[in-house]
Amino acid sequence: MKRFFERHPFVSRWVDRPHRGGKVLLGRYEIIEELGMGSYGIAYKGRDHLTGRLVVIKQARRTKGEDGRRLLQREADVLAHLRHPQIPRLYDRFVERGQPHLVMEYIDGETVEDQIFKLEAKYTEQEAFRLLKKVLEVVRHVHAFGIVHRDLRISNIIWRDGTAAIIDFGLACRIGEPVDFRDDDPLEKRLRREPHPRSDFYALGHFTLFLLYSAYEPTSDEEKSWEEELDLSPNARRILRKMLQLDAPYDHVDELIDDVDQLLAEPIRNQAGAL
Ligand SMILES: Nc1ncnc2c1ncn2[C@@H]1O[C@H](COP(=O)(O)OP(=O)(O)OP(=O)(O)O)[C@@H](O)[C@H]1O
Repeated sequence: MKRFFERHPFVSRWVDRPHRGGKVLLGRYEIIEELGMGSYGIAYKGRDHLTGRLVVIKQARRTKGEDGRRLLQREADVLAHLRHPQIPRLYDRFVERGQPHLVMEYIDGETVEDQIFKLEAKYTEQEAFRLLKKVLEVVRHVHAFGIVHRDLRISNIIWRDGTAAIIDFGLACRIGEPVDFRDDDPLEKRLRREPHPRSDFYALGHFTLFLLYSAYEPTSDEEKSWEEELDLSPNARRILRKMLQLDAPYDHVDELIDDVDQLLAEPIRNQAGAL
């Protein structure tokens, strides 16, 4: 059934029946607008009339059946444990029309994806690693609770007033929790979803490459690897190779933060790559 809905998005939207703008849930949470339909939930910007705060209301998608409900509950459980200014606070959870909903803090800012693709931000090596460091400080808090996020992408990092917030904890799991991989799952999926801190470092390696590529101007049509295309300092290359598990990976976030600190303390290289 899930496959059918994936092939027929119009039918799926009709079955998911997203809430309309202006609707008030539980006599309290007003839907302002739909923010997006994710893989298992529909997110709305809303207003809590009791507190006056802007909130995000997330509803499990009917078409995702039990999986959708389970992932939404999972996100709520994880958010309930984490208390950090750069992680949305869980405010409430409830069931409406048979579908679980959660209410969390609205993070007012731009995703890094929007920064790169809509606002055309360009990151130098130092800027990219400075942003990575901010994300790692939040990740340190998550890992300290024995949790890995497993979905750290440019669309799940929100830039707000000089800080980086992490959202979308639907795939988060406990470190060491058994994970069912299928025999035909690609290596990439295993590396991103492993219940170990290194899966977050792997994802953040790709996140950092996205930032670095924002300032890259191709000089030929020839396909090359990131190591050939990007003009990186030896330290940046070494850190990325470990994050991407091309060399022995980092085991703990503190090792990675130490290396990033060392890179940030280096004299800034000029555009030609010389010191
Ligand atoms: N706490 C939040 N504060 C502000 N915006 C949020 C928050 N949570 C989610 N959003 C925004 O809502 C939209 C939908 O997010 P959601 O995490 O439900 O799905 P997604 O990232 O689009 O897809 P997927 O679930 O497949 O990763 C995104 O644009 C996201 O930036």
